[in-house]
Amino acid sequence: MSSVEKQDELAAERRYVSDLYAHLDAEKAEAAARLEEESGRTEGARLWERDARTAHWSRRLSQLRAAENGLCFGRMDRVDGIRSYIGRVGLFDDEVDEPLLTDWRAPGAQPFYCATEAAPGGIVRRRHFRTRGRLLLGFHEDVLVSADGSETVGADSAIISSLSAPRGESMRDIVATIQAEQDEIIRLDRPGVLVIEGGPGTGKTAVALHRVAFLLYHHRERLSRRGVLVIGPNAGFLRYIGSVLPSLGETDVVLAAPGELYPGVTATAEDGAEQAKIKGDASMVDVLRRAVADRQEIPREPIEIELSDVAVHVDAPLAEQARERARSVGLPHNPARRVFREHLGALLVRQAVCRIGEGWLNTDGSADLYDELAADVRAELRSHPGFHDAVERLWPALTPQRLLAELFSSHDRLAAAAGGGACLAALYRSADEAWTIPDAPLLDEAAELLGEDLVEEHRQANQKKQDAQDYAVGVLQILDSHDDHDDESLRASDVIDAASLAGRQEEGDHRELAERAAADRNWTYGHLVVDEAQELSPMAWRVLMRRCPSRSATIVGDLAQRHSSAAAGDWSAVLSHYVGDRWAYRGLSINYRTPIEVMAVAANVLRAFAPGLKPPDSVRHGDKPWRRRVEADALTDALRDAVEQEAKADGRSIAVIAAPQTLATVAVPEDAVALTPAAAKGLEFDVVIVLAPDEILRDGEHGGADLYVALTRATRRLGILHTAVPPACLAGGDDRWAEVSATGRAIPLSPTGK
Ligand SMILES: Nc1ncnc2c1ncn2[C@@H]1O[C@H](COP(=O)(O)OP(=O)(O)OP(=O)(O)O)[C@@H](O)[C@H]1O
Repeated sequence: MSSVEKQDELAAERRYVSDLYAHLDAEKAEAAARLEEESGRTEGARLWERDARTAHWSRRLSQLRAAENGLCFGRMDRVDGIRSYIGRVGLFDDEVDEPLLTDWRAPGAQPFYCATEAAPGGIVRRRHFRTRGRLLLGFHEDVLVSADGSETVGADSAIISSLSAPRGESMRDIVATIQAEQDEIIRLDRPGVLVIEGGPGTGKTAVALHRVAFLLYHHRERLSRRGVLVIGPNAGFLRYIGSVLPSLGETDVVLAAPGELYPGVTATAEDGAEQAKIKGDASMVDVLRRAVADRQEIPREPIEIELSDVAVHVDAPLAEQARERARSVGLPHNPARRVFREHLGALLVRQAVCRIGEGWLNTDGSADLYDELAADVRAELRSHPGFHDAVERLWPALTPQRLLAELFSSHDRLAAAAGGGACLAALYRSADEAWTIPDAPLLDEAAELLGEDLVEEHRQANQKKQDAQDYAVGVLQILDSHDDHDDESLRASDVIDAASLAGRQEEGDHRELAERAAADRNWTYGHLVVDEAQELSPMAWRVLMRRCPSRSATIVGDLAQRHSSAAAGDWSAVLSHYVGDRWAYRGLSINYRTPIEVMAVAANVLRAFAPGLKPPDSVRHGDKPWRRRVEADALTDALRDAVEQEAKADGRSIAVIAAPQTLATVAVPEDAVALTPAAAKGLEFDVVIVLAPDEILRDGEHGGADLYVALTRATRRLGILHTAVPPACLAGGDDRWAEVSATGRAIPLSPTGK
C-alpha cells in the first residue's frame, strides 16, 4: 500500500472510529438515564423488578465506561467482502439493523485472533489499530491471503510494539493482541477444572483473567449471581492485576490472597518452612479433629456444684456419659454443646434428687413429688454459675481463633492433637502472635469442625437471614409462577437469586456482591481462579474447593517456579482428590515478557535445578544482561550507582530482588522497589537488578526456582550484582553478558579473573 493510500485508509478508519465513539456516548447517556429512572422509582414497580433493572443498567453503564480507552482495536475483512470491527463492547446500529462493533468475546470475533497465513479461516485482511484515548494513531495490517490467492507474509508488529511499551504499575488487558494459543484457552467453554501451565511470562495470568471475562460474557446469569473468586499470591500481586477485569467492564469478582481465605482475618506473616509444611499437610484435618476432641474434657477431680439443698458432683463417669451422648449425635462441636449441657444437666438432676430424697423419697410411689423436685433442681441448675462453669470447662464454646491460639500455645494440647502421629512441637508459639498465612486454611477447617457459632446473637442473626431468605424464595416463586412471560422477557429468578434478594431485604446491607461474598465464609462462588497455584498447600486447596462446590475453576501455575515446600509437586496430586482425572490441561510456551537475551541466562539456571524442564521461548530481543562483582560491604554503593544509571531513562520501573538476608543489609534507592523472590512472583518490571544470587540459591529448599523467578521478572534489562564468585549456573558464557563500565570498587568475577 502506498503512503498516500495508507493516509486515505487511515482517514477513513478515523471517521469510522469517531462514529463508534458517538454511538458509545449515545448509549452511555441512555444507560445513565435508565439507571437514574429505575433507581429513583418508588412507586409502580415491584422491589425485585426495580433491583433487577437497576443492576442491569448499572452493569451496562460500567461496561460502556470501561470501553472508553481503545474502544475499537481492530478490523477484519472476510473473503465474502464482509468487514467487522472488533472492540471492547458490542455496539449495534438499530436503524440499519447491523452490528457496528463486535465484542471481542463474541464467536464472530474469534478469527481476528486465530487467523494465520497458514490457516486464514476465510479472513483476507486484518488490521490492528494503535490508539491513544479516542485517537486512532495508525494501524498494522496483516494481509493473510493476497488478491491472486498466493499467501503473503503477515507481520506480528502489533504484539511486538505492545510488548515493547514501558510497563506501568498495573497489568494491562491484552484484548487487542491475544495470541492464537492464548485465544484457544480463553474461549475453552467447558465445565469443570482447567489447568493452565507455562513458563514465566507466557501470559498465564493474563489468559486466566480474560477467560473470566469470556465466561462472564457467555454465562452472565449463572456467574454473576455467585461471583468469581480470584486467588493470587499476595496483596501486591492482587493490586498489580486488580484493574484488568474492571478495564474489561467486569466487577463481580473477589480478589483474595491465601492469607485472607478466612473472613475477618488478614494474615500476611510467613511461617518458617518447617511450620508451613506441617500446617499445609492434609493430615492437619485429623490433627484439628483431635484438637477439638481434646477440648471435650473429662475432669481429673470431681467438680462440685453447690445447690441450695444439696451439693452435686460432676465426676469422670458422669462427664464421660454426657460426652458420649453429645458425640453420638454427629453434630459439630459447638451445636453438640447443647446436647452435652442438657444431658449433663439431666444426670445432675437425677443425682440431686436421689441425694435430697435419700431415705424418704420412693420413686415408685411418689412420681409427682419426684418430678416436682426434679423441676426445682433443673431450674436452679439452669442459672447456676457453677453448672455453666463446668460446661464451659468440659465442653467450651469455641471459635476457630480460640481453638488454634490455645492449641499452638500449649505443649500438652499439641501433643494430644498429634495423637501418636508426627510431632507437632515445631508449631508451638505464644497465644498473642499474629496469624500466619498457613493459619488461614486451618481457621477455615476449624470452623467446619466446630460448626456455626450458636451463641445467641449469631443464632438470631442467622434466623433473621433465614427469614429473609424464606421470604425471598417465596417472592421469587410467586413472581415466576404468576407473571406471564414470553421467552425473551426476564423472569424474576433469571436476574436475582434468593440469596441476593434476601441480602437486599436485610436492613442496611447495601453492599456489592463482591463485598458480601468476601465477608461470608459460607459463600460459594460460580467460578474460581487460582494463580501461582503451584504454591498452595493441600489445606489451602480444601478451603478453595469448599468455596467452589461446582468445581468450575481455572488453575494457573508453573511447577518450575514452585517456592513452597508445603505444596504438591504435580497437578494430579492436587486435583485427584476433588475431581479424579476429570480435568483439562493446556500449556503455554511463548514468553511475552522476558527478552531473548535475559531468558538465555534464566534458562541456564532452570537447566541446573530442573534439567528435564524446557524454558519458554521468548518472542523479542532486548538488551544483554550485565553482571558485576563487588565486595559485600560495597554492595549499597554499587546498587546506588546501578539504579542511578538505569533511572536515567525516564518512566522505567526498577526492581531490586534479593534474598531477605541480603535485603536486610543494603539500602535500596528510592527509585527502585525492593522485593524478595517470593514477593516478586507474578510481577514484572522494565529493569531488574538481582543482588547476591548465591544467597538466593542457598535460601530454602527451592532456591533454584526462586532465582529463576527473580531473573525472569525483567521486560527490558537484567543486571546482577555478585558479592561472591558467581554460582556455576551464572558463570561463564561471556558472550551472553554486556560489558559494564566498572565504576567504583568492582572486583574480578572469580579468582581466575573471569
Ligand atoms: N497476547 C499478549 N499481548 C500483549 N501482551 C501480552 C500478551 N500475553 C502476555 N502479555 C504480557 O506478557 C506479560 C506476562 O504475562 P503474565 O504475567 O500473564 O505471564 P505469566 O505466565 O503469568 O508469568 P509468570 O508465571 O512469570 O507470573 C504481561 O505484561 C502481559 O501483559
